[in-house]
Amino acid sequence: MRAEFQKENLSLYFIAGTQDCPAGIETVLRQAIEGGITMFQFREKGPGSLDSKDDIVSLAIRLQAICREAAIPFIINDDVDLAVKIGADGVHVGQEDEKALEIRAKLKGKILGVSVHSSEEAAKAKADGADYIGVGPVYPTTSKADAKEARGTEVIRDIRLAGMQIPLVGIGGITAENAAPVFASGADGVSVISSISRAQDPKEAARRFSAIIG
Ligand SMILES: Cc1ncc(COP(=O)(O)OP(=O)(O)O)c(N)n1
Ligand SMILES: Cc1ncsc1CCOP(=O)(O)O
Ligand SMILES: [Mg+2]
Repeated sequence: MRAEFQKENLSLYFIAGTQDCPAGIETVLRQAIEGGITMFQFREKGPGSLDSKDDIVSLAIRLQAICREAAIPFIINDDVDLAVKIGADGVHVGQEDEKALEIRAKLKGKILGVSVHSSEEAAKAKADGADYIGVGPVYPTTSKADAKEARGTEVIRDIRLAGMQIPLVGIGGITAENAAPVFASGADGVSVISSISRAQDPKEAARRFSAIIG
């Protein structure tokens, strides 16, 4: 599966869990797909998320089927065991999660995304075998309680100025209105939760990004 991953998959990378979708996550995901999202990450985390492991597994399987039908990669946040169990297309981990190098050894042929906050962390993620990196928060976010301070596009520019060409997605507070500078600074895509998951019309919300995506 990793061979099939291309940086174009990052163009409009939607992330959500139950807690982010007042209209219901399956409905929201289907509408976001109709609106043109290019990849999906299941991130069941924080206030309002499911407690039961069984419920999480069965929801993950249902969401995976929706993504499969639409031929977009289905990524699991944090939980490598869940990704292995259901045969997800990949995982996304941060600096405080299971180490990328160990996951790379376990998940041969799968997509591995790593969150970074500096060009040094980006270089390490690349050396550890990441397929792409997530950089942020670019703008303030209300979707992650323990998010670091927003740094605009500074870190994305630093990574590109350091000559790193790894596929890169910006994340944090991104909307169709403020996404252009994220692409202009060198990102291959934008990763969004609330601007799609909490929109009155998630399909239209996703569509509105298409004008900015190159
Ligand atoms: C695409 C993308 N980028 C960054 C993150 C954040 O990961 P992390 O820092 O591990 O925080 P949590 O999402 O686990 O709370 C992400 N999930 N996806
Ligand atoms: C998971 C994550 N990592 C950094 S910011 C963030 C949340 C992004 O959500 P939103 O698009 O609603 O700001
Ligand atoms: Mg994490």
